[in-house]
Amino acid sequence: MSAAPDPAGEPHLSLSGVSAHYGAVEVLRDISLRIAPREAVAVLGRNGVGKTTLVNALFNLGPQVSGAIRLMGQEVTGWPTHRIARLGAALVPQGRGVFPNLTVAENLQLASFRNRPGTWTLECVFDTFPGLAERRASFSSSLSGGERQLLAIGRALLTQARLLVLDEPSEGLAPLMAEEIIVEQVGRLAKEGMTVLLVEQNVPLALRLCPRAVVLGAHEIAFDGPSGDILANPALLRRHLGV
Ligand SMILES: Nc1ncnc2c1ncn2[C@@H]1O[C@H](COP(=O)(O)OP(=O)(O)OP(=O)(O)O)[C@@H](O)[C@H]1O
Repeated sequence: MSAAPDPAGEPHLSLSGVSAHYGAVEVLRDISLRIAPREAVAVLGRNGVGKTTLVNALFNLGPQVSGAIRLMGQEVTGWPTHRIARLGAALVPQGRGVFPNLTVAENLQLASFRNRPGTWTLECVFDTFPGLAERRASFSSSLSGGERQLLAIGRALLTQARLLVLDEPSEGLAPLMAEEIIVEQVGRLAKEGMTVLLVEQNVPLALRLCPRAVVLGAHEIAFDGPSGDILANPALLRRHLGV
């Protein structure tokens, strides 16, 4: 399933001078960032530096935000989350957020609110993740961590996302499973045209998927550039990634 074409030159996501805080606690200050269609960008940084806050700011899920956030060419700052989703951004949240007492198929059906010809359907998701098809009648509570992660990704696809935002998808997964899901499965979606923003603690894994990385330091972007440049920068790795 390929992504729809975009107007030339328009980033899928752009942040201009975005600051985010929780009451008196300032987390992000004056962040600017542009993500082009079909880019895969990793967001890295130490624990507590504000990676999830950045994601939550994009989706208007909690922090107070100033500055401008544009999605698919439209300014969305302050929009309710469901309107942001309808523009084509989907969040695979930390912890996956699937409903344990619903089956795999039911979890997916809840998300498939805009099926049209040429868009993601339940059967497309099952074709893409055959392991999920085999478990379609199982309760989500009985799935492995990897299956639950694929279900969360499948649910995001069914919202007809063109920008997929994943918050720490490797958390709680065995290394081989994390590799399979993030590098292989999300990598396949990226090759087919999905724009990906990947928040990760696992630096090597994130850099295998994403050619570009953004490193958050205290409040600000400490680095934004080719992933290969991070591995060649021991001071950056030590200071901001604890590697
Ligand atoms: N709802 C909230 N209210 C107040 N402070 C918060 C809230 N959520 C997060 N914070 C604070 O904001 C800062 C950034 O947290 P955030 O979860 O964005 O970091 P993170 O980089 O995603 O961390 P991790 O890698 O551990 O998930 C932390 O100091 C955290 O305590």
